Amino acid sequence: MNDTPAPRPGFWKRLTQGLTRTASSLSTGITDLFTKRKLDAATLEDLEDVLIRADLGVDTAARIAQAVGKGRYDKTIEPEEVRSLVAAEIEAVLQPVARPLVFASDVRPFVLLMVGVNGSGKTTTIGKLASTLRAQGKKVVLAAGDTFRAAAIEQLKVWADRTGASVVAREPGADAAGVAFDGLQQARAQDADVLIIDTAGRLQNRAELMAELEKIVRVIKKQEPSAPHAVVLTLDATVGQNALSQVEAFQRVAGVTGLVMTKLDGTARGGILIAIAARFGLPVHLIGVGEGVDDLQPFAARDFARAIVGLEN
Ligand SMILES: Nc1nc2c(ncn2[C@@H]2O[C@H](COP(=O)(O)OP(=O)(O)OP(=O)(O)O)[C@@H](O)[C@H]2O)c(=O)[nH]1
Repeated sequence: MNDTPAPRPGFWKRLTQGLTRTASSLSTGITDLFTKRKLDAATLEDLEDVLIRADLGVDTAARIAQAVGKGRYDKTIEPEEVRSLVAAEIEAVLQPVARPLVFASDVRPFVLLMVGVNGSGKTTTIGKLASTLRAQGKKVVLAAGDTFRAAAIEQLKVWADRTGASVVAREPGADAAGVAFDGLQQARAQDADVLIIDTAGRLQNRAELMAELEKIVRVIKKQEPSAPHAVVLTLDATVGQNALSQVEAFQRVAGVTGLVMTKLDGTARGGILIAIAARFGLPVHLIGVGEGVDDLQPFAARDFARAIVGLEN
């Protein structure tokens, strides 16, 4: 069952608007390089630099430049054609990871653990998923496991009200693993389809906070060894290369099964998504290109690859 369908019509416009900064840097870079110049080792090296500046990562940038050069040395090539070639290479990297989040219907409740540093878009993602699931008639329980901030608990309650999900919360400062435990009990008692557990934003280098996350996973597993059935990490694209170490750290502690990348509109280095796809091969479920919940949409490899180099759909 596919719970995150294709991006809504109209998302192309939001996507291209959101990716404007990265796209104009890539597009201008490519146009400047290939206007009235032959393709040779020097131009390809410069192309590699343009791609690295957009945060695609050194290896991916080198691979793409090499692919563009193949069989085209000493020929003049239109910038538009280079953009198409680059888009095709990017699409090839992204295609295998563009995977919707699937809530398997043969597990009840399906337990989704949401992790990520503060402000990376966890709450927005939970709201989006809860409303999508509710629109499909699913019974959803939200567990307010970010017990560090009273505001986070309140925000989750607002989403529960808005979507008709139920919410399990304790007072601020309570044990987060306890909330996860209550959440699973409640979800079982209500025969809910899906339990979504929010967690506190934590920096990947804070050992005690990461230990707490480990405890949450342990407590869930004790009750239901197959859970959590999905662990989704939200990443803020504006942190650039730091996103790579976030993936590594959360992967180690909580076994990340998929990613959501937000704030691609706030950076000229949106290529970080491509670097992460190439490095980890983890499914990318949703991307965010603006503040609103409608700006968070299923990730489509081809659209992203074309939009990021400034090509038409
Ligand atoms: N520009 C932009 N803003 C976004 C995007 N996604 C989320 N935001 C904003 O980023 C802020 C943080 O998002 P939240 O969903 O509250 O993030 P969180 O990880 O739950 O954060 P905490 O509650 O602080 O832990 C909010 O103001 C969102 O509106 C995006 O794709 N683009």
